[in-house]
Amino acid sequence: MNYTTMLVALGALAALAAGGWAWRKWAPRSFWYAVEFPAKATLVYLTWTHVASGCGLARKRRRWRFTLDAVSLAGSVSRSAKDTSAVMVQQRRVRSVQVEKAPRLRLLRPTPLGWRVWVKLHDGQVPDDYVKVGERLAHAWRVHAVRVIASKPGRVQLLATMRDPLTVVNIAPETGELLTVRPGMLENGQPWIIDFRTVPHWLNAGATQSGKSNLANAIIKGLAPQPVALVGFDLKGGVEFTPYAPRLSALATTRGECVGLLDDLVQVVTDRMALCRTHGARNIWRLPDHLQPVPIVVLVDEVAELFLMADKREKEEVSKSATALLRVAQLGRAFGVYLVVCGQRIGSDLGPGVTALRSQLSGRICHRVNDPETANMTLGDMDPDALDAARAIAAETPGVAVIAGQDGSWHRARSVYVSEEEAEAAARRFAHLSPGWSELTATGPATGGQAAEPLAA
Ligand SMILES: Nc1ncnc2c1ncn2[C@@H]1O[C@H](COP(=O)(O)OP(=O)(O)OP(=O)(O)O)[C@@H](O)[C@H]1O
Repeated sequence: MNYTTMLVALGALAALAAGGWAWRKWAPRSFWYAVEFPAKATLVYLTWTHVASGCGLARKRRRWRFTLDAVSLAGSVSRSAKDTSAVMVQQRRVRSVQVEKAPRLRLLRPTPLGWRVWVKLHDGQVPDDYVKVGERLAHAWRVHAVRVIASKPGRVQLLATMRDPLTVVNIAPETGELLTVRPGMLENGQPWIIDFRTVPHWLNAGATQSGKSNLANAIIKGLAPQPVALVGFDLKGGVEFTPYAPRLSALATTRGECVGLLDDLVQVVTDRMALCRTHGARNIWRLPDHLQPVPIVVLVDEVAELFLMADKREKEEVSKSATALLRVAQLGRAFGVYLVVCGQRIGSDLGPGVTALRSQLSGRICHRVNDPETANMTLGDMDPDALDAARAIAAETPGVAVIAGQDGSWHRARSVYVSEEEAEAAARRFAHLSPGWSELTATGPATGGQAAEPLAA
């Protein structure tokens, strides 16, 4: 090769590298699908046996293999080297040998952030075996995380993500479906959906500045355009929810107002119960359309304030509000009253009613917490990995949370950033959809559409 050819070859290589760099920078998605993913997939398949073995997922099996053995053609192997009668040759033989057999890896399917793949379980393996080695697999594949996202008898589906999809969350909370909001993204790149008709009550816990109010903003923004009534309990003196008053059918900001508003809610539930009984319906969704009452979503901020008492005088109020909130939680699901209860911690130290209330809040959202007990309290008897994930949430990522539904599955998720101004604008824009409180509490079916009037209990 002469000097000019070498220069041309080097120039071509440099141009190729620059082109690749520019492609990756300006069109990362197409670069991922066309170049990075095929390269990664090849590497995953080529190294799978070693990786599975290193992660303890492979099994030892006996297999027939050709082997290359040293065989003495004449004399004995034990004779000394000087003994020329011992002649050793290499001979191919078919023998049964022990080999490491990795679980079968099906087709890797690319996703915008990584890939999904089904793995056939070896006999005796369960999906949990793969959950436990997620971190090892992530290191072996040089990716951000590997999680088990689905399982069927004999198979698990793994999701590998190249980078944390929760670094920047850009998604609209409005879904257009009744009682459903999309407050953020899950770590697997899917939208995080809260569907109150599936999981009616939610506990939203986290330390101060962990993102609880932002999530409440996202929920308000998502629900504001829907024909639902929103009710606020703001025991921070009203500073959190007062800006959203135009879209709230009622707002209580003091202990006294809370007791009155909770009594009203219990009455609403009782009336709806009677309505359903009269029409032989098990829940409001089985009533004829024209009788179906407006669903109510109740947001409670800083729930501990409802349960704390400074002196004996407050004891009765606390006990009344705790009982009423518990009744709403117990009966609300069937009668269209749903709860989102926010607080820094919601432990038994606040009183006996709290534990009962917590057990009714089947949807759990655990933002960053200051102590491991709060994570335990919020996530209950979840998988220990969920607790570890909750404890590992960094202060620099407000809005990140571990969420768990009633089916026991859990996800890392992050809410989309919704500023107070945005939520306030949505509340003003859809103020005309707020049913008046008097209309909601009147016996009989309520219909939306009145101007909102925050309650002064
Ligand atoms: N998903 C998010 N993305 C980006 N920033 C966020 C997110 N959630 C919250 N933040 C930011 O984190 C800060 C704290 O959030 P937020 O007020 O919601 O916390 P909090 O838990 O309600 O705190 P406190 O209990 O003190 O009211 C705010 O400045 C907010 O802008």
